[in-house]
Amino acid sequence: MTRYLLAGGGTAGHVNPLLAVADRLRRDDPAAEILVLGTAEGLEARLVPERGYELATIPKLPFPRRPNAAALRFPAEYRRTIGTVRSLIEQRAIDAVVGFGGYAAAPAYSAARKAGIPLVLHEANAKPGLANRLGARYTPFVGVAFEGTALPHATFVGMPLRVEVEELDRAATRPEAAAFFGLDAGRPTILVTGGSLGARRLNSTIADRAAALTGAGYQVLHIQGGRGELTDPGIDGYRLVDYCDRMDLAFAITDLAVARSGAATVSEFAALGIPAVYVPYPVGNGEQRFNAAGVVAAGGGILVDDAAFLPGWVDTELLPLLADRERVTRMGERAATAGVRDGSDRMVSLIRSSL
Ligand SMILES: CC(=O)N[C@H]1[C@@H](OP(=O)(O)OP(=O)(O)OC[C@H]2O[C@@H](n3ccc(=O)[nH]c3=O)[C@H](O)[C@@H]2O)O[C@H](CO)[C@@H](O)[C@@H]1O
Repeated sequence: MTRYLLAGGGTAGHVNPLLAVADRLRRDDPAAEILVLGTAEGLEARLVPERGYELATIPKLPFPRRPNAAALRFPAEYRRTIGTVRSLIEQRAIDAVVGFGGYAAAPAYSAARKAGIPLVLHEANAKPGLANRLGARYTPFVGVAFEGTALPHATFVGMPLRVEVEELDRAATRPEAAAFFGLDAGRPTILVTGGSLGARRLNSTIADRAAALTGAGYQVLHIQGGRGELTDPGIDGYRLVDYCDRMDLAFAITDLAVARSGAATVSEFAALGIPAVYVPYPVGNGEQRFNAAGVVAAGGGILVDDAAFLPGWVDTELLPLLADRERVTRMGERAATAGVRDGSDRMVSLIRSSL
């Protein structure tokens, strides 16, 4: 029996590939023991137990980026956290640590190294995060979701997709999806999603032009995300949802998406051949622009700056695109050429090769 510690979290973009790998490890070996390491603040605190896995938490310790009191406390707190994870590895007789980046991952990488057990990483973003840049120096087993991600020992595996996304037959599921969201299966549909936390810019611009979009013959499924800042205007063919737990069904009814280019979102759209207008999150380390670069170069999407994604852009660019149904269909076909559906299998193979 193999015992795994899967570390990572923060937003769903990190949690979902972790869950996809957990499910695949368990499906291939029902006796495998899986323990997830995260923080109490991240989305993992809800999503991991809901999926039937045990979650152990450690404190969220951001790397200090400026010299202040927290920066002075950091080294001792960080060492203590590594010690906590090391004890967990010993108590639970963990055989391998698999990390997905983020706050909970970095101390797990150091603990795995100290414990002398295999360490395997997955980097979701085209531009790697800090934890994985550190961790990749400790192990030759580094899976990446996008070709060309600059990390030592990078092996392209694609994004591990949850089984309900990986195996989705969009056309066959469309009627069920329409019923689930109260939409019409026969009408073309735009999905709006700002990732797991929502995106204020997408929300305000789409809310402003909702009537124009439905007036163009489309339905709009608008997932506004965590903040819940919008109230439903009650327009026919427009559905407002806060957080969506059935993205598989949302994807089944989507003809065109308007979205942030988080690593998981881009990978899911490409794998399923969903064309998209990508509006990268302009903050962070700029990784979202890189995430969308491949699928946009393949002709499967359009990139728009956050600052330019205004109601006027919808009128001058999006409405003409919506009117050209053939162009939308072609974009979807091209998106599929950049997609990978077997990321979970490939990542699990990499994990097995480390044991
Ligand atoms: C603001 C921020 O820091 N964003 C980062 C974060 O975004 P975030 O977590 O938003 O990004 P992703 O697009 O990667 O992932 C979102 C995931 O949540 C799912 N989903 C989304 C909405 C919803 O209502 N329900 C739902 O299940 C999507 O299907 C997808 O699997 O992590 C990503 C992956 O490391 C990074 O690329 C992003 O830059």
